[in-house]
Amino acid sequence: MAGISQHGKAFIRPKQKAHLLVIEARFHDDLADALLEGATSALEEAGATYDVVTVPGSLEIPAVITFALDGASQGGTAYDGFVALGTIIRGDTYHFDIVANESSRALMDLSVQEAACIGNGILTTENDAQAWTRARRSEGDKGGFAARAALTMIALKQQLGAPS
Ligand SMILES: Nc1c(NC[C@H](O)[C@H](O)[C@H](O)CO)[nH]c(=O)[nH]c1=O
Ligand SMILES: CC(=O)[C@@H](O)COP(=O)(O)O
Repeated sequence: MAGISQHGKAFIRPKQKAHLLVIEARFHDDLADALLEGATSALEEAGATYDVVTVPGSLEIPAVITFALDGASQGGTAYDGFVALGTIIRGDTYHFDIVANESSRALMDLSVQEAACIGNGILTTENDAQAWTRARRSEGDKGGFAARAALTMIALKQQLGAPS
């Protein structure tokens, strides 16, 4: 596989300590472990704190972000950002396209319409091998990438003066 760049120069960190919600889909359990390890390591390295919520599949991830945003408006925990983790591996039917496209669409809707700072670490692959290459912290580390992307969005939101 072509090397996966970590795009280090694109990442910045929030000035204040950030608190994030990691939402992990466990449809593929071992891959979920790898993605979570990458994401939590990146958050810890950045000095951020986090909670983790587990859902069955990637289609459930966006609704959890909505629950959290609604919860915050009712006095619950106000998360600075969100990290979405999951793996969608193509099967024999159209289901792959539904799960891949709709989870991504809903995350983009939340990013743009709700100004939610989201790192999308949902893999969409043709097979297990592609997924592992991307999930392993020692290789693609897409969980870590998504966490660093979420932190970058939190920093940019603060920098541009958007209400938190
Ligand atoms: N096939 C995959 C799924 N499918 C499950 C859905 O995400 C969802 O949980 C179900 O339709 C119930 O609402 N999810 C993944 O994350 N990865 C897959 O490969
Ligand atoms: C996401 C998928 O495509 C997969 O888990 C479902 O497989 P299939 O399309 O063979 O039912």
